[in-house]
Amino acid sequence: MIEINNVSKWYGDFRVLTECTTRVAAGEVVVVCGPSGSGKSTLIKCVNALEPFNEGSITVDGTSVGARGTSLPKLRARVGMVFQHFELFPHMSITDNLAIAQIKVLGRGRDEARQKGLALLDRVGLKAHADKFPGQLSGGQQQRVAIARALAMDPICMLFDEPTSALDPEMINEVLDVMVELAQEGMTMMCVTHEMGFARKVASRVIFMDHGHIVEDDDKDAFFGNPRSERARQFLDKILQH
Ligand SMILES: Nc1ncnc2c1ncn2[C@@H]1O[C@H](COP(=O)(O)OP(=O)(O)OP(=O)(O)O)[C@@H](O)[C@H]1O
Repeated sequence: MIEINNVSKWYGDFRVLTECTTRVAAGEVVVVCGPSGSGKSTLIKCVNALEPFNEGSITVDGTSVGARGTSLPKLRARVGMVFQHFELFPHMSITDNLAIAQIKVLGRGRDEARQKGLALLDRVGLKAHADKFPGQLSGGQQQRVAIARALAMDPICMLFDEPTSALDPEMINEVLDVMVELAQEGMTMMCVTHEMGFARKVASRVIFMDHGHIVEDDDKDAFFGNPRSERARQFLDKILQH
């Protein structure tokens, strides 16, 4: 489904990604972790062309990311993305936030987009908030709206970039619960997260990045049981202490 082959990227002289290669098969949930600055966000943003890369190739369901002729709005619609900061439009109601890309990118009618949005709001437990504005919702609720908004585009896979790291602790689980449900329903997911409980529960594999390299790409039981590299061991020790 997602194929990342030998991807390298520089910011000026700084090499942020070095020959990263991995695959995410349909239905797999891959958790990407690693120390701050190791290139996790950059890698995941390359997958839906939010960041360009200098070398290598990425394909999503056979469509080449970054190739001439690939329609970025269509690619991004098929690859749902959820960010740390929910990026909802503050001046639009929740319903309109859910409908706008469906109308503008997929060409759906207003009623169809609204119905789809309401069904997804119901799924994330927020139907009662449809007419509110983002500022009237808690961080956890806004993040669940952001997930519903991505799902409204009928994505073939979902990318998550630290979706819970800006949330107060009591709101983290409500977002993780929605992600666990998605994973259990068979959604293909690539998730940058430090939530190792989530990884243990639903990940097929864990990728550990360090200094722009994919240092480990392993079955989750192997990763948690016996990480190969010292850096991954140190990272896990540190993160599991919290
Ligand atoms: N636009 C940019 N210009 C220059 N350097 C950048 C830019 N964006 C990121 N970087 C650098 O690239 C490196 C990787 O950043 P990235 O955000 O991908 O790391 P990360 O592993 O996701 O970190 P974190 O866990 O802190 O979010 C960092 O050293 C960062 O400072």
